[in-house]
Amino acid sequence: MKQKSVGRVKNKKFAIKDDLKLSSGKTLSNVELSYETYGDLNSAKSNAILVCHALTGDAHAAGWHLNPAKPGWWDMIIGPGKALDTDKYFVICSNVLGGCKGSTGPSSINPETGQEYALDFPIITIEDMVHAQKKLIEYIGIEKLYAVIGGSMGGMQALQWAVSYPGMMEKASIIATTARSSPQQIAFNEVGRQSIISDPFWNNGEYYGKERTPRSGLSVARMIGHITYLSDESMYKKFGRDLQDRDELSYDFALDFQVESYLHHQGESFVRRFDANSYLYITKAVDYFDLAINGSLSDGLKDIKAKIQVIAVDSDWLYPVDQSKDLLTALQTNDTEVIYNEIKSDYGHDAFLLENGQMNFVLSNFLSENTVEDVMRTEVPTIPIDSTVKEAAVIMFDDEITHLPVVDENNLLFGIVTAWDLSKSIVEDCTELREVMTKDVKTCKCEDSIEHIARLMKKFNISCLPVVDDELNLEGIITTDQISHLISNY
Ligand SMILES: CC(=O)SCCNC(=O)CCNC(=O)[C@H](O)C(C)(C)COP(=O)(O)OP(=O)(O)OC[C@H]1O[C@@H](n2cnc3c(N)ncnc32)[C@H](O)[C@@H]1OP(=O)(O)O
Ligand SMILES: N[C@@H](CCO)C(=O)O
Repeated sequence: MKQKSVGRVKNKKFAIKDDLKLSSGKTLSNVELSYETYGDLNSAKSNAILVCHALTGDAHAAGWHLNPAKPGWWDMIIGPGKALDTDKYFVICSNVLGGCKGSTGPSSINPETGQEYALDFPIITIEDMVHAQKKLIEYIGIEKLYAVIGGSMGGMQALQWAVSYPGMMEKASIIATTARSSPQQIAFNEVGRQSIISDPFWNNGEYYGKERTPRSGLSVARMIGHITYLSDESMYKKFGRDLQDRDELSYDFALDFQVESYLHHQGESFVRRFDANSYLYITKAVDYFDLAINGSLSDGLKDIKAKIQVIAVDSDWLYPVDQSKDLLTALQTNDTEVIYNEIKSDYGHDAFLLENGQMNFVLSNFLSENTVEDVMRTEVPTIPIDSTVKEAAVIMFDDEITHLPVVDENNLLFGIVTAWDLSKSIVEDCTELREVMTKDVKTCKCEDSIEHIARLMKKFNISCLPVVDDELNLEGIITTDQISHLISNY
């Protein structure tokens, strides 16, 4: 299906009626969440997917507001024909509690003082963010989400959802994240926070409405953060050691290298879209995230009922693959239904925002559970068992195929002849098909998942599987080409 944008979208507001009880024991009143939705909720209210955003994301995940050239941050994933197919699913994304893109955060007005909260805003946790989102989901009238999905800090929220509200979702996809912030992750966040706090214009958080704000501190915090979202490889590819707007080294402290200029640009554009206090509060929430706090990780995840997908990025050194594998192991220990996918990418952590084909493929398989039946070829040339090698070669040549199922008179699969078998027949001077064909054929069923058969093909290094029923009746074939086609549709 051709992929389209969800088009122009509107931001909405939801006000939580009751006070929100926080993990710290404090409460927050008059909480508002900014959110967007894409697609339609079905009458059974069973097709809703909640997307949770990463550290500096917002509710605007797909489509566009004023400028079609500036789509939402996960436009590659959400829309008709994409993994989060809006012809099928009703997708919701809200800005987190503590954020600065329409949801209540430190830059919001404190109803008690009529001034911005600044540091009067209470410390919040990932659990608090999820608690607020649950109120939104209830307000929309959804009892059970089809899925909760998120990358990075969004993955923490999705995992927290699965732990805190196990009966409220069928599936959860946990991308490029961890179940427990590591010392290194906390360390990077603390350097970012100190950069803000030591900016004289931060002024103990009281900078709203002032002429000078902690631009420099926030910009440096983003520069540090941004380095961790890339990989050494991607930096080499983007910039190498190339100089920026000069032919020679400056021999002073001006910007020499392209990578420096790039980081400055990232810092400056971030300052235009983000609030420094929100950065402090949200990074703190990330640092506090620890689902193993009461013992082992498997203990922390024991209540999960949803089917889980864990996605890691091989070049992600901020949330390395090992942390996703720890999560996987803990879930497997609990006998939770879980699948693991690894994105192969040079991009580093931000690959979940960039790897269009792979991300769509693994998400769409998990969500739609694409089966062999969805992609197999059913009009398959076959050859009877008593044929000659030459007859097989003619069919394969005419039909431009490299695999030809061999069947008996009742269409029961007997074997398969491949281009390799034809070569063998010449070397071994065989003329009868039964002498060269492969008899021990690996097969699959219509209902097998694409995931499963892709693994099977890799394991046995084969590029084609006949599809059979329980009686070995041939129903079609599936090839690696068809699977590649499925991926390249994204
Ligand atoms: C849920 C969420 O996560 S939402 C938040 C996600 N969004 C962000 O994190 C925004 C900032 N992050 C990024 O830009 C991320 O790297 C991505 C993943 C979103 C985009 O990655 P890419 O498409 O690879 O873009 P890239 O990292 O190359 O940056 C391109 C920008 O750098 C600028 N740039 C590139 N080279 C240079 C240079 N030598 N000097 C100065 N600027 C440069 C480009 O002009 C472009 O600027 P623009 O974004 O203002 O148009
Ligand atoms: N680059 C993304 C991912 C960070 O985890 C963001 O800024 O939110």
